[in-house]
Amino acid sequence: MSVHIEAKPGEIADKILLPGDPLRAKYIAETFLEDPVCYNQVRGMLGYTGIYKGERVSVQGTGMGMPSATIYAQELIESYGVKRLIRVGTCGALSEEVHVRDLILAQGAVTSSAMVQKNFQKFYYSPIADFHLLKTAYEVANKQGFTTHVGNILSEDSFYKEDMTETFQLAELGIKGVEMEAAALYYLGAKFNVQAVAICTVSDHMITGEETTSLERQTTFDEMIKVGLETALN
Ligand SMILES: O=P(O)(O)O[C@H]1O[C@H](CO)[C@@H](O)[C@H]1O
Ligand SMILES: O=c1cc[nH]c(=O)[nH]1
Repeated sequence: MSVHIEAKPGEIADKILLPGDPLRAKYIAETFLEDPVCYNQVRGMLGYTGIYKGERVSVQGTGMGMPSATIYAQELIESYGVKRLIRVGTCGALSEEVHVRDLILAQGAVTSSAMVQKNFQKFYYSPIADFHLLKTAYEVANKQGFTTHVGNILSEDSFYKEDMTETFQLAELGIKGVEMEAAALYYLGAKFNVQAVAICTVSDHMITGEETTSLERQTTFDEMIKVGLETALN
Protein backbone atom coordinates (compact mmCIF):
# COMPACT_ATOMS: atom_id res chain seq x y z
CA MET A 1 0.00 0.00 0.00
CA SER A 2 1.32 3.47 -0.87
CA VAL A 3 -0.15 6.89 -0.17
CA HIS A 4 -2.37 6.97 -3.26
CA ILE A 5 -2.56 3.30 -4.27
CA GLU A 6 -4.27 0.70 -2.09
CA ALA A 7 -2.93 -2.43 -3.85
CA LYS A 8 -1.32 -5.09 -1.70
CA PRO A 9 2.27 -6.15 -2.45
CA GLY A 10 2.35 -8.33 -5.57
CA GLU A 11 -0.98 -7.12 -6.95
CA ILE A 12 0.63 -4.86 -9.58
CA ALA A 13 2.61 -6.27 -12.52
CA ASP A 14 6.08 -4.93 -13.27
CA LYS A 15 4.83 -3.76 -16.70
CA ILE A 16 2.15 -1.08 -16.72
CA LEU A 17 0.15 1.05 -19.11
CA LEU A 18 -0.51 4.60 -17.90
CA PRO A 19 -3.47 6.48 -19.42
CA GLY A 20 -4.32 9.87 -17.93
CA ASP A 21 -8.02 8.99 -17.82
CA PRO A 22 -8.94 6.37 -15.18
CA LEU A 23 -11.94 5.34 -17.30
CA ARG A 24 -9.55 4.58 -20.15
CA ALA A 25 -7.73 2.32 -17.67
CA LYS A 26 -11.06 0.55 -17.01
CA TYR A 27 -11.76 0.26 -20.73
CA ILE A 28 -8.30 -1.19 -21.41
CA ALA A 29 -8.59 -3.69 -18.57
CA GLU A 30 -12.11 -4.83 -19.45
CA THR A 31 -11.54 -4.94 -23.21
CA PHE A 32 -8.00 -6.24 -23.60
CA LEU A 33 -7.02 -8.12 -20.41
CA GLU A 34 -8.17 -11.55 -19.29
CA ASP A 35 -9.38 -11.82 -15.69
CA PRO A 36 -8.85 -8.13 -14.84
CA VAL A 37 -8.82 -7.32 -11.12
CA CYS A 38 -9.24 -3.75 -9.90
CA TYR A 39 -6.51 -3.05 -7.31
CA ASN A 40 -7.06 0.68 -6.84
CA GLN A 41 -10.06 2.93 -6.34
CA VAL A 42 -8.45 5.58 -4.15
CA ARG A 43 -9.54 9.01 -5.48
CA GLY A 44 -11.27 7.15 -8.33
CA MET A 45 -7.87 6.68 -9.97
CA LEU A 46 -8.60 3.18 -11.16
CA GLY A 47 -5.89 0.55 -11.51
CA TYR A 48 -6.20 -3.04 -12.77
CA THR A 49 -4.04 -6.11 -13.24
CA GLY A 50 -4.90 -8.82 -15.75
CA ILE A 51 -3.39 -11.17 -18.29
CA TYR A 52 -2.39 -10.23 -21.82
CA LYS A 53 -1.13 -13.05 -24.06
CA GLY A 54 -0.28 -15.12 -21.00
CA GLU A 55 1.63 -12.40 -19.10
CA ARG A 56 0.57 -10.20 -16.20
CA VAL A 57 0.12 -6.56 -17.19
CA SER A 58 -1.32 -3.67 -15.17
CA VAL A 59 -3.00 -0.45 -16.22
CA GLN A 60 -3.24 2.60 -13.97
CA GLY A 61 -4.92 5.98 -14.50
CA THR A 62 -2.59 8.86 -13.65
CA GLY A 63 -4.81 11.96 -13.88
CA MET A 64 -3.93 15.01 -15.91
CA GLY A 65 -0.62 16.82 -15.74
CA MET A 66 2.83 16.05 -14.41
CA PRO A 67 2.20 16.63 -10.68
CA SER A 68 -0.52 13.98 -10.70
CA ALA A 69 1.16 11.55 -13.09
CA THR A 70 4.44 11.56 -11.16
CA ILE A 71 2.70 10.71 -7.89
CA TYR A 72 1.41 7.49 -9.45
CA ALA A 73 4.58 6.73 -11.39
CA GLN A 74 6.86 7.20 -8.37
CA GLU A 75 4.65 5.09 -6.07
CA LEU A 76 4.42 2.36 -8.73
CA ILE A 77 8.20 2.30 -9.04
CA GLU A 78 9.21 2.68 -5.40
CA SER A 79 6.43 0.80 -3.60
CA TYR A 80 5.44 -1.80 -6.19
CA GLY A 81 8.62 -2.47 -8.17
CA VAL A 82 7.24 -1.45 -11.56
CA LYS A 83 10.04 -1.53 -14.15
CA ARG A 84 8.33 -0.71 -17.45
CA LEU A 85 6.01 2.33 -17.73
CA ILE A 86 4.10 2.94 -20.94
CA ARG A 87 2.00 6.06 -21.20
CA VAL A 88 -1.01 5.70 -23.52
CA GLY A 89 -2.39 9.22 -23.86
CA THR A 90 -3.97 11.74 -26.16
CA CYS A 91 -2.21 14.75 -27.62
CA GLY A 92 -2.81 17.75 -29.85
CA ALA A 93 -0.93 17.81 -33.17
CA LEU A 94 1.53 20.64 -33.84
CA SER A 95 2.69 19.58 -37.29
CA GLU A 96 0.84 19.63 -40.60
CA GLU A 97 2.44 16.28 -41.40
CA VAL A 98 0.58 14.75 -38.45
CA HIS A 99 -3.17 14.10 -38.60
CA VAL A 100 -5.84 13.34 -36.06
CA ARG A 101 -6.01 9.62 -35.27
CA ASP A 102 -2.28 9.17 -36.02
CA LEU A 103 0.06 7.80 -33.38
CA ILE A 104 3.02 9.78 -32.08
CA LEU A 105 5.81 7.93 -30.29
CA ALA A 106 7.57 10.49 -28.11
CA GLN A 107 11.29 10.07 -28.65
CA GLY A 108 11.85 13.14 -26.49
CA ALA A 109 9.69 15.57 -24.54
CA VAL A 110 10.48 19.28 -24.31
CA THR A 111 9.14 20.98 -21.20
CA SER A 112 9.27 24.19 -19.22
CA SER A 113 7.67 22.42 -16.27
CA ALA A 114 9.14 22.83 -12.82
CA MET A 115 8.49 19.11 -12.36
CA VAL A 116 11.71 18.59 -14.34
CA GLN A 117 13.50 21.95 -14.31
CA LYS A 118 13.33 22.48 -10.53
CA ASN A 119 15.95 19.74 -10.19
CA PHE A 120 18.66 21.77 -11.91
CA GLN A 121 20.21 25.20 -11.34
CA LYS A 122 22.15 25.45 -14.60
CA PHE A 123 21.09 22.65 -16.90
CA TYR A 124 18.15 22.03 -19.22
CA TYR A 125 17.58 18.30 -18.97
CA SER A 126 16.47 16.47 -22.13
CA PRO A 127 13.86 13.87 -21.18
CA ILE A 128 14.02 10.95 -23.63
CA ALA A 129 12.22 7.65 -24.09
CA ASP A 130 13.75 4.30 -23.30
CA PHE A 131 15.23 3.25 -26.63
CA HIS A 132 14.20 -0.41 -26.41
CA LEU A 133 10.56 0.48 -25.74
CA LEU A 134 10.57 3.16 -28.43
CA LYS A 135 12.01 0.76 -31.00
CA THR A 136 9.56 -1.99 -30.04
CA ALA A 137 6.58 0.38 -30.19
CA TYR A 138 7.67 1.61 -33.61
CA GLU A 139 8.09 -1.92 -34.96
CA VAL A 140 4.73 -3.06 -33.57
CA ALA A 141 2.90 -0.01 -34.96
CA ASN A 142 4.51 -0.39 -38.37
CA LYS A 143 3.72 -4.09 -38.55
CA GLN A 144 0.09 -3.34 -37.72
CA GLY A 145 0.00 -0.65 -40.43
CA PHE A 146 -0.87 2.15 -37.99
CA THR A 147 0.12 5.65 -39.17
CA THR A 148 2.90 6.49 -36.75
CA HIS A 149 5.28 9.40 -36.23
CA VAL A 150 8.37 9.35 -34.04
CA GLY A 151 9.94 12.51 -32.64
CA ASN A 152 9.94 15.24 -30.08
CA ILE A 153 6.76 16.32 -28.31
CA LEU A 154 5.93 19.10 -25.86
CA SER A 155 4.80 18.35 -22.29
CA GLU A 156 2.95 21.38 -20.94
CA ASP A 157 1.60 22.25 -17.49
CA SER A 158 -1.34 24.16 -18.96
CA PHE A 159 -4.02 22.75 -21.22
CA TYR A 160 -5.40 26.25 -21.87
CA LYS A 161 -2.67 28.55 -23.13
CA GLU A 162 -2.66 32.34 -23.01
CA ASP A 163 -0.09 32.69 -25.76
CA MET A 164 0.73 30.10 -28.41
CA THR A 165 3.74 31.97 -29.86
CA GLU A 166 6.44 29.78 -28.34
CA THR A 167 4.38 26.64 -28.91
CA PHE A 168 4.38 27.35 -32.65
CA GLN A 169 8.07 28.30 -32.46
CA LEU A 170 8.68 24.80 -31.12
CA ALA A 171 6.52 23.37 -33.90
CA GLU A 172 8.96 24.93 -36.37
CA LEU A 173 11.70 22.89 -34.69
CA GLY A 174 9.83 19.68 -35.43
CA ILE A 175 7.84 19.23 -32.24
CA LYS A 176 5.00 16.98 -33.35
CA GLY A 177 2.43 17.20 -30.59
CA VAL A 178 1.54 18.53 -27.18
CA GLU A 179 0.38 16.67 -24.08
CA MET A 180 0.92 17.00 -20.33
CA GLU A 181 2.88 14.09 -18.82
CA ALA A 182 5.67 12.52 -20.90
CA ALA A 183 8.60 14.75 -19.86
CA ALA A 184 8.20 14.07 -16.14
CA LEU A 185 7.64 10.37 -16.78
CA TYR A 186 10.89 10.24 -18.76
CA TYR A 187 12.69 12.13 -16.00
CA LEU A 188 11.46 9.63 -13.40
CA GLY A 189 12.45 6.72 -15.64
CA ALA A 190 15.99 8.07 -15.73
CA LYS A 191 16.03 8.90 -12.02
CA PHE A 192 14.92 5.41 -10.94
CA ASN A 193 16.60 3.50 -13.79
CA VAL A 194 13.38 2.03 -15.17
CA GLN A 195 11.99 2.02 -18.71
CA ALA A 196 9.48 4.63 -19.88
CA VAL A 197 7.87 5.52 -23.19
CA ALA A 198 4.89 7.64 -24.21
CA ILE A 199 2.60 6.47 -27.02
CA CYS A 200 0.08 9.15 -27.96
CA THR A 201 -2.99 9.30 -30.16
CA VAL A 202 -3.63 12.63 -31.84
CA SER A 203 -7.08 13.65 -30.63
CA ASP A 204 -7.13 17.17 -32.08
CA HIS A 205 -5.08 19.42 -34.34
CA MET A 206 -3.68 22.72 -33.07
CA ILE A 207 -3.12 24.10 -36.60
CA THR A 208 -6.05 22.82 -38.66
CA GLY A 209 -8.59 22.68 -35.84
CA GLU A 210 -9.54 19.14 -36.87
CA GLU A 211 -11.02 16.96 -34.13
CA THR A 212 -12.02 13.34 -33.73
CA THR A 213 -15.51 12.12 -32.99
CA SER A 214 -16.00 9.99 -29.92
CA LEU A 215 -16.36 6.89 -32.10
CA GLU A 216 -13.15 7.66 -33.96
CA ARG A 217 -11.38 8.25 -30.66
CA GLN A 218 -12.52 4.87 -29.43
CA THR A 219 -11.14 3.09 -32.49
CA THR A 220 -7.90 5.00 -32.51
CA PHE A 221 -7.41 4.46 -28.81
CA ASP A 222 -7.53 0.76 -29.62
CA GLU A 223 -4.54 1.15 -31.96
CA MET A 224 -2.53 2.94 -29.27
CA ILE A 225 -3.57 0.38 -26.65
CA LYS A 226 -2.56 -2.56 -28.85
CA VAL A 227 0.85 -0.98 -29.45
CA GLY A 228 1.18 -0.28 -25.72
CA LEU A 229 0.32 -3.84 -24.70
CA GLU A 230 2.63 -5.43 -27.26
CA THR A 231 5.42 -3.07 -26.23
CA ALA A 232 4.87 -4.05 -22.59
CA LEU A 233 5.55 -7.69 -23.41
CA ASN A 234 8.45 -7.39 -25.84
O1 LIG B 1 -5.55 11.55 -22.62
P1 LIG B 1 -4.60 11.77 -21.49
O2 LIG B 1 -3.75 10.57 -21.21
O3 LIG B 1 -5.27 12.26 -20.22
O4 LIG B 1 -3.59 12.91 -21.95
C1 LIG B 1 -3.92 14.21 -22.38
O5 LIG B 1 -5.25 14.58 -22.08
C2 LIG B 1 -5.28 15.44 -20.93
C3 LIG B 1 -5.82 16.79 -21.31
O6 LIG B 1 -7.09 16.67 -21.86
C4 LIG B 1 -3.85 15.52 -20.42
O7 LIG B 1 -3.65 14.56 -19.43
C5 LIG B 1 -3.08 15.25 -21.68
O8 LIG B 1 -1.75 14.83 -21.52
O1 LIG C 1 -2.70 18.07 -23.61
C1 LIG C 1 -3.39 17.96 -24.62
C2 LIG C 1 -4.04 16.75 -24.97
C3 LIG C 1 -4.81 16.69 -26.11
N1 LIG C 1 -4.91 17.78 -26.87
C4 LIG C 1 -4.30 18.93 -26.56
O2 LIG C 1 -4.43 19.90 -27.28
N2 LIG C 1 -3.55 19.00 -25.44
